[in-house]
Amino acid sequence: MTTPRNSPRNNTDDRWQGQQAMYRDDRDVASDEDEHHAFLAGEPRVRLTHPKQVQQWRWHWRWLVVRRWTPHILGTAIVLLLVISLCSLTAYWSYGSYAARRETLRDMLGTKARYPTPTSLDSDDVHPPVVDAHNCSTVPLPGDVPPHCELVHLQLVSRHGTRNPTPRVVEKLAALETELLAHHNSAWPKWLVSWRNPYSMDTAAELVEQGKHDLASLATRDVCRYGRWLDAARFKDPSDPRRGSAASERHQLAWYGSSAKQRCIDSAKAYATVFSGQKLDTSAIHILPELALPMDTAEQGQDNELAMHHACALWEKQSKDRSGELSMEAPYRERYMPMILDQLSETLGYPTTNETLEAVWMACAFEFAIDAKPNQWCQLVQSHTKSVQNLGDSWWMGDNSEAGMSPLRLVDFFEDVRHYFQYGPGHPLNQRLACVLFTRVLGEMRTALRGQPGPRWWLRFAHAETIMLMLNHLDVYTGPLEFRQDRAFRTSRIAPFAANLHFELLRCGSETASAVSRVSDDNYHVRVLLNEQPIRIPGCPADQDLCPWAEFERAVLARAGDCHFDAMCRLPKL
Ligand SMILES: O=P(O)(O)O[C@@H]1[C@@H](OP(=O)(O)O)[C@H](OP(=O)(O)O)[C@@H](O)[C@@H](OP(=O)(O)O)[C@H]1OP(=O)(O)O
Repeated sequence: MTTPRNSPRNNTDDRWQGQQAMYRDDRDVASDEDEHHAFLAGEPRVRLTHPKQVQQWRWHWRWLVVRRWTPHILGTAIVLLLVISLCSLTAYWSYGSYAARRETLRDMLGTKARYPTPTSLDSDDVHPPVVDAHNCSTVPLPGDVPPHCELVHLQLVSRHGTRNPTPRVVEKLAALETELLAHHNSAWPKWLVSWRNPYSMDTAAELVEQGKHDLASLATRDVCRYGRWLDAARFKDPSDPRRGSAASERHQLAWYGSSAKQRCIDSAKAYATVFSGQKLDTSAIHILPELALPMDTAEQGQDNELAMHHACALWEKQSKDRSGELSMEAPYRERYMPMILDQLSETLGYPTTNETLEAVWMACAFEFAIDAKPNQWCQLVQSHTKSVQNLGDSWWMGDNSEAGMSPLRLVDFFEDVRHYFQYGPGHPLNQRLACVLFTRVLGEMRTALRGQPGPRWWLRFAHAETIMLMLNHLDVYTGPLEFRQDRAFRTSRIAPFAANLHFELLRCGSETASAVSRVSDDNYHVRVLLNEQPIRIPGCPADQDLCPWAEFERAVLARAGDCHFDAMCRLPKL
């Protein structure tokens, strides 16, 4: 339809309409379409004589092109936008649910859980980046030192980083492989049909690449968190032969201790390589002798400091008595195990047992811990569980309803029960087993507090049980064990791979003063961090992270007391 020339319309369209009409000759006004096609075919339909007309003609064509192609462009843009948003939503939900699943999965894997470093919580990297100690601004730092305090002395006790399964677990996974081969099912997912136990006895319990990253990243965060004090503690005397770079002097003021297990020695090396800014050979690490079992060789040196349970005959005896553990598990096994095993049997297509379930949990734990991939055993277990009770998101929220049950959650709880009795409040002896270590730690802190010479940074590398026994000694997470997601004694949160305890001896001014005006014992406080998050211990103020030195010393000694380790661990005379 052609608009009559003199129609009074005022919008932009009118303007163009008007302009169109200005130079049209008196032939029938061809439709825009015809003109456009003629233009495309190179047959201009109008004769232009005046420069103004030429310019208007050009604008007209631009307008035509725009008007002709805008709907297509818009349509394409809308389709593209839809496709992009659909892709990003899919990516979000898969990544998001993956990230949510990974964060949830992490909670369900007991002492085989990945360490919750700030960078790895949502990272898809198999190895969370070892952040650059020379560029601390890029390092996310939980647990920074209060601004009115300065670090005088540091005690670190860290579990080794991520490792391969121990021989006990390798055997379980080998048994799982045998069981699967005996019940081969072509309907299984391809990965399950071809799954073989990937772990060997030769490398059992060894630190893996992820484990080195765990400790190097921890060292990086420590260097960044404490750097200003680590580097201020320089050797002042210009003639002192120990003078050198900040990192090398830091290293010379450090004392490294490790249990005799290679995974701990290698973890110490990974940490020290960053902390010292140099490659480190084992000779700089004080390796505490592993006790030569059986117990009658106890006098041949023993590591009652970092592998203290193995240095205690009474502990060895009590750890074999599993009555407490089994009676705590019984009601849950009775209530949940049948339904879980039924579904696992249905998923795998053959009658499965408790051993199958534990092995599947271990297979999931190590595939996630070592390769950060929860897309085989973990997914199989989770997806099969969802089909069991049509679970909503709330199942992870700590309710103990039937709807909240899953194989991961059940085995994770049973693992906590095992550790609760072996290294936690389940046995009274476990409250005192860390007394040698704490006696040493307190002594080293006193030396620093009195300004006496000695290492400033004590860095020890040990086991999950070392961390659990120290927490038990501090009377932390020692409440009754209940099957709740928010239970205090939850090993995935307190003793994951690379779990660590920092004991900071701080000299603090008043909240307002930035520096210390007058030094006295009152200025000294201890801050305790578990996995780099401040924790408060009984015997210290409940409303603040800083514990006055005298109160901390009293709280620790209350349990360490007269630490007669050998007498405490002697087997009762029959
Ligand atoms: O076979 P596991 O993995 O269930 O038991 C390990 C135990 O690991 P965990 O139970 O604390 O995760 C500790 O290993 P880490 O804390 O060093 O990771 C014990 O140190 C380790 O004992 P061992 O290496 O001194 O023999 C347990 O292995 P185990 O199976 O021999 O008991």
